[in-house]
Amino acid sequence: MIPAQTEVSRPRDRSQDPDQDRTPVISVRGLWKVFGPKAEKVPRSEELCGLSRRELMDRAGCTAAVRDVSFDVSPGEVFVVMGLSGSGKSTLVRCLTRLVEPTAGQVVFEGEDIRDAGPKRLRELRRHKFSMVFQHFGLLPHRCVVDNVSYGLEIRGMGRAERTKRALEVVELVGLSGYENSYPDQLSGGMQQRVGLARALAGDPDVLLFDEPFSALDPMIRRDMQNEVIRLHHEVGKTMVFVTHDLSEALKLGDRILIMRDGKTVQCGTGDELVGAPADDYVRDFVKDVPRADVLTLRWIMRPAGPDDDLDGPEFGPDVVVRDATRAVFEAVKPVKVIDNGKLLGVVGDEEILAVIAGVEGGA
Ligand SMILES: Nc1ncnc2c1ncn2[C@@H]1O[C@H](COP(=O)(O)OP(=O)(O)OP(=O)(O)O)[C@@H](O)[C@H]1O
Repeated sequence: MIPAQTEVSRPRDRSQDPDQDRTPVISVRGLWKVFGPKAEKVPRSEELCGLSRRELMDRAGCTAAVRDVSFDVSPGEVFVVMGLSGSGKSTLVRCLTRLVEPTAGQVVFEGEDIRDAGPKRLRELRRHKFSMVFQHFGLLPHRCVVDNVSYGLEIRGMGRAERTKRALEVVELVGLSGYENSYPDQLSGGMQQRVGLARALAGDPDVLLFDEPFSALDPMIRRDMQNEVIRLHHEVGKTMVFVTHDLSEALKLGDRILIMRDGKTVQCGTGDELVGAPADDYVRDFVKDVPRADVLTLRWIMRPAGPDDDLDGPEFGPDVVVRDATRAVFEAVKPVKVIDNGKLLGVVGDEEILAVIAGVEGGA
């Protein structure tokens, strides 16, 4: 069996990286997907747009799975789409590659609106630019691991020797060395999903799209696979869009998280923004059981320095997670200073830390 991976820290938020090219890889504007007759009428009609799910079904026989959603995904970012069952996550992510045809709006990929792409261009984009990992692994049962992984390269017309070499590289990358010649039914669920990951990585796409890839896996295996995604992200640095209904998975993997409800965006932000400043009761309810010290950063709990504060204590950046600063704060005799680019933003003492642990900090 594959050794359990050790816990890996969340990826750094590359969307905030000043050295990173900030041009979005994916830019979605006013995206709609309506299922049903005369679907294209719905986004154009103010009246129909305003109807609830039930009313829209009764009036027009339509379901608006995605309603006027806009967001950008930065290069190297892990962007998570989260929501309850039926909120429109799968439809949204499928619209990005037109596996589901959008009804209205723009999906701009590396500067090109993919809604304008003809069939040939769309095939090219899907083969070379995007890869998708699904919940049901979709492996070919009569092909061994290497041949499953190299299948997409074969479709592209790559010669056998070259594609096998590339497949062996990614098989090793996902920790499946030794299983190259095994068949899918000889592998556990977690290992099959590793094959799915390797297959997605084989073609060196610009963007990896994950649609609830680990939902069918046992919790332990699921955790290993989440760590695997984080490790791969550190190693290959791909832009990722990841769909899940599991908040802890979203917080663990996502640089930013878009929360959907009934096809609409409820909030889009970093994990600490969702936990520190939930947009409404729906988000507040989602995040209420999150261990706050694991998610909130010092910027959420610091207080302004007062005249009585001794300001020669230790320094931390504002994006340090509370849990990681707790010991230093408790050990310091003086308040910890929160400094950004040489500027004092505030201070954190024992009281602020204890308030987070007790869940009673300001802004909660
Ligand atoms: N092909 C379709 N025809 C009609 N309605 C559809 C179709 N696909 C999805 N829907 C509807 O669109 C809405 C959003 O579905 P979607 O599968 O995108 O949600 P989801 O958040 O991914 O849910 P889940 O986590 O259960 O997969 C649901 O009401 C669903 O019934």
